[in-house]
Formats: sequence, C-alpha cells, structure tokens
Amino acid sequence: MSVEVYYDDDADLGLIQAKKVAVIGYGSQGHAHALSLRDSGVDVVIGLPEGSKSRPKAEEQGLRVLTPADAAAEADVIMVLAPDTAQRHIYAESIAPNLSAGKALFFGHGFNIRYGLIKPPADVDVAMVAPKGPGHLVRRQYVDGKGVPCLVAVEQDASGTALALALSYAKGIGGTRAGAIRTTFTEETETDLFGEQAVLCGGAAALVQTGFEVLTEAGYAPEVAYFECLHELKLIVDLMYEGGIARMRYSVSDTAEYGDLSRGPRVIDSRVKDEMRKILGEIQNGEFAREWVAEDEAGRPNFSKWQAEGAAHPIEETGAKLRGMMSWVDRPITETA
Ligand SMILES: NC(=O)C1=CN([C@@H]2O[C@H](COP(=O)(O)OP(=O)(O)OC[C@H]3O[C@@H](n4cnc5c(N)ncnc54)[C@H](OP(=O)(O)O)[C@@H]3O)[C@@H](O)[C@H]2O)C=CC1
Ligand SMILES: CC[C@](O)(C(C)=O)C(=O)O
Ligand SMILES: [Mg+2]
Ligand SMILES: [Mg+2]
Repeated sequence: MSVEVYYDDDADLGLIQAKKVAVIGYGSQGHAHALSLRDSGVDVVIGLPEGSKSRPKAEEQGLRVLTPADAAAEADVIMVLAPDTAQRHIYAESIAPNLSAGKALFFGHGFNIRYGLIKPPADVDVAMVAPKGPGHLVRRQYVDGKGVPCLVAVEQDASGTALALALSYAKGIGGTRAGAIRTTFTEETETDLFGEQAVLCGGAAALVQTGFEVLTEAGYAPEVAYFECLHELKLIVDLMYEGGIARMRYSVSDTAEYGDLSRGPRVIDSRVKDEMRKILGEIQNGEFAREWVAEDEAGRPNFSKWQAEGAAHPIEETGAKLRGMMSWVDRPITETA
C-alpha cells in the first residue's frame, strides 16, 4: 500500500494566511508552530492560562497571548498543543463554547480524538498536522530553511477543504518542505504511542540503562560504560538515519557486524517481540489511554516515582560529568522555547 505524500507545490500557503490561528499551548510543539507560522506570514495568537510559565516566553518572542477561551473565540483555526491529558479540560472549558460552525479544530497528535475524550460538533473541520520530531527540531529546521516531515489527517471535513487547510498549515511550519504524509487519526495515534513506548523512548532508554548496569555491575568504569551504551548510540543511529541499518553495518568493523548479527537477536528475542505485541494491543484496545488518564487524574503517583527513579539512575551523574567535557555537544533545547 503506497501513501500519499504532499510537498510545498501541493500546498497553498494563502489558505492559512487568510485565517487567524490560535495556538493553544507554547511548549515544545506550540512554540515551534507559532513562531514558524508567524514567520510564514500567518496571523497567530497564543492561548495560555493566566499564570502559565509559558506566557513570558511567548511574549518575549513578540507574540500576542490571550486566555485559551479568548484566543479560541478570535480564531478561525484552533491548534491544540497543550499536554494530551489537559486537552479534554481545555476543550470543554475554553474551546467548545467558542467553536462556532465553519471553524477548524487542529491537533498535533490524535490521542484525544482517537480515544473519544474530545467530541467536536459536526459543523467544524477536525484535522491533524503532526510533525514527526520534537518541537525544538521542528523550529530549528524551519529556521534553517528545511523542515521536519509531518503527518496530516482529516477526521471531519465539514468545509470540504479541510485537507487543503491542513496542508497549508503544514507548509507554514516547514512540514511540506520535507513531505507531509496522509494518514488517519487512528493510525497516527496508535503508531506514535507504540513508537515512543516500545522503541524510541521506552525501549531505547531501557536498553541503554540495562547495558550500562551490566557493564558497571561487572566492574567496568562508569565513564567507559557511558560512552559504549549511550554516547556512541547517537553516532550509530545517525548512520542508520542516513542510510538505514545496512549503512550502519557497512560502516562499522566486521567484528562489530558479526556481533550485531549473531547477538542482537538474543537481546531482542521472541519474548521481547511478544511483549511489544502486548503493548500494541493495550494501545489498540484503549487500555493504555485509560491507564494514563486515570494516572493523571490521581495526581500522577507512579509517573512521579518513576521519573525520580530515572533521574537518580547512576548513568545520569556519569553523563552530566562527561558532557561537561564535550564542548561540541549541541546547545541546550531550552534555548528556543
Ligand atoms: N513534544 C513533541 O515534540 C511532540 C508533541 N506532540 C504533541 O503535541 C502536543 C503538545 O505536546 P508538547 O509540545 O510536548 O507539550 P509541552 O508539555 O512541551 O507544552 C505544553 C504547553 O501547554 C501549556 N498548557 C498547560 N496547561 C494548559 C492549559 N490548561 N491551557 C493552555 N495551555 C496549557 C503549557 O504551559 P505551562 O508552561 O504553563 O505548563 C505549555 O506551554 C501533544 O498533543 C503531544 O502529544 C506531537 C509530536 C511531538
Ligand atoms: C517520540 C516522542 C513523541 O511522540 C515525539 C517527539 O514525536 C512525543 O510524543 O513527544
Ligand atoms: Mg511522535
Ligand atoms: Mg508522541
């Protein structure tokens, strides 16, 4: 099955330039969308509660900041880029009362629509523009004249032009420079959650920490273990990113390649694959979403405990010391937001 991919020539920037856009939230994604849309000639207003820590950041960047309700009331297009767990409350309290017929409700991730936590009225467009990368990279790429590929999806096409508007928005944040791939809210949500849980965040972090523990528990220096299990991972992933796993295997020694081919499948074995399938099942049947919403409503006790445990892992102390010696390590991600 081939996917539809749209580039700059397939998108009319004029459509989004003719609208007023409210970006609700000014964090990782919010700041990137808002600043890049503004730089693309779009009339943008930011929606943040009074007392939000993000307000001064948005104001320092010259953006107009209103409450979420006032921003939603002014806007034709409302892009929701607040935390997934906060979105249903923001929608009920501030957006729904200001969502009149003909407006468009946009998302950067499909969680709340996929799991029925937000149910928009039938007379508005509901679409998604979801960059496939962290917000700070989305902004940096835009500033550099490039873009991060993104997914676009239409859940509700009340106007008959929802896809064209989503593509126009994607062009405004640099997404169609790299390519905007057509998908659905269901596919984006389920694959995004699976990727971050099993591979990109959960799987990779557990792999790095476990490798570090095995080496240090066997008596090897934490600094040497850090380089092997975390630092060099970026260099290896960069090779995969540039030319796939084959390119990485071409570039490493044949000793490394033999170790990779013969030992890799012992680490990520059929038990791990079965567990990944179970994780995917929990995403598909809504179990993960119910658990996460309940955890959030209970004040996030497990989340806070696991966060603290992660921050106290010995790899963090070793890494902080070593990175202090690395003048070439990139600027901190807090610089642009
Ligand atoms: N992080 C990423 O790169 C990616 C995120 N996404 C999706 O983008 C969306 C936003 O995520 P992300 O950028 O990580 O979020 P962040 O946590 O980085 O930022 C959230 C922003 O929302 C604000 N906020 C919190 N509560 C409210 C509220 N009640 N009303 C209005 N604004 C509020 C926060 O303000 P304050 O400073 O006051 O807390 C902050 O500015 C999510 O749907 C996420 O899944 C999609 C792709 C990648
Ligand atoms: C990989 C994490 C992510 O899905 C992302 C940056 O794309 C997220 O939700 O932050
Ligand atoms: Mg993602
Ligand atoms: Mg995600």
